[in-house]
Amino acid sequence: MNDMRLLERAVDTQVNKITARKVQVYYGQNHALKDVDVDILDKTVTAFIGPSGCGKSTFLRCLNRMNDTIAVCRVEGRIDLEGEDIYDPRVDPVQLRAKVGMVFQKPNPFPKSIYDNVAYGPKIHGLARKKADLDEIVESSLRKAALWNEVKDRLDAPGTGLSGGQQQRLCIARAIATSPEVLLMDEPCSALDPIATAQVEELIDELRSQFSVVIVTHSMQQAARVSQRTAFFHLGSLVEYGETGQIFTNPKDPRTESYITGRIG
Ligand SMILES: Nc1ncnc2c1ncn2[C@@H]1O[C@H](COP(=O)(O)OP(=O)(O)OP(=O)(O)O)[C@@H](O)[C@H]1O
Repeated sequence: MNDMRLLERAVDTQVNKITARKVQVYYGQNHALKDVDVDILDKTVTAFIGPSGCGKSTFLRCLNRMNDTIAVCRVEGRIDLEGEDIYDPRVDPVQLRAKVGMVFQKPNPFPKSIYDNVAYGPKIHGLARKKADLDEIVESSLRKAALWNEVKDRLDAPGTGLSGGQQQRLCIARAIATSPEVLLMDEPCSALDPIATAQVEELIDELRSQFSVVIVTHSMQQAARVSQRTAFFHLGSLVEYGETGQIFTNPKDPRTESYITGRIG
């Protein structure tokens, strides 16, 4: 970790956005996540790190019930978003996912125009009463995703025709168009080149003034660059969670130290 620059980045708030308690996840007989307790702070970037298969993506998917779509998956425990149990049967997962948006590893724009990619969510959630409102949401989302200047003259062009980095920023614009409270990102830069990665990382830093951002990453350098909080997972358990600077410079658990120094992983 010698080449990593750990910047002093203050956490602006101590307000919890998401509280997870005793979360267990099973895929059939496989007990993939064990007893995870975590508080995700508002207006903060939280990174989930750990070796392959340790359960980072599984836990991320618990936070907006994406695991509901996996037939063999069972989630136990409690996860609250602003004090409300997101697994309450009265919660509509589609509404939940508008509040807790997600960006995936591989950019996955819809086979639609750039405009329609961003307008889709606000339309289905009834967030715009008239076309002018929708235009405004599309423009502001593309601006927040740092893509507006590159696409403003070709909003009718297909989203799939953009470069990989632009497509990922389009997916971020799509996710933020419903004004989510939390943005989940599952290795959002793994398919991107270093320039596009830097742009997305810069964007993540800007987005945290408005949202709580949770990012799964295999890159410890990336976790150190973008996050204020880091959670280290190992073999289905949350081993250590704290301020990113502390996790990388002064880990308390020997497993965290082994991982960040490259001895496990
Ligand atoms: N859809 C699924 N069906 C069955 N088992 C799954 C599924 N997704 C994940 N698992 C299992 O859950 C465990 C945790 O996997 P998960 O993908 O959450 O780990 P991860 O830390 O995100 O890994 P990676 O860094 O490789 O993406 C693994 O044992 C994996 O095989």
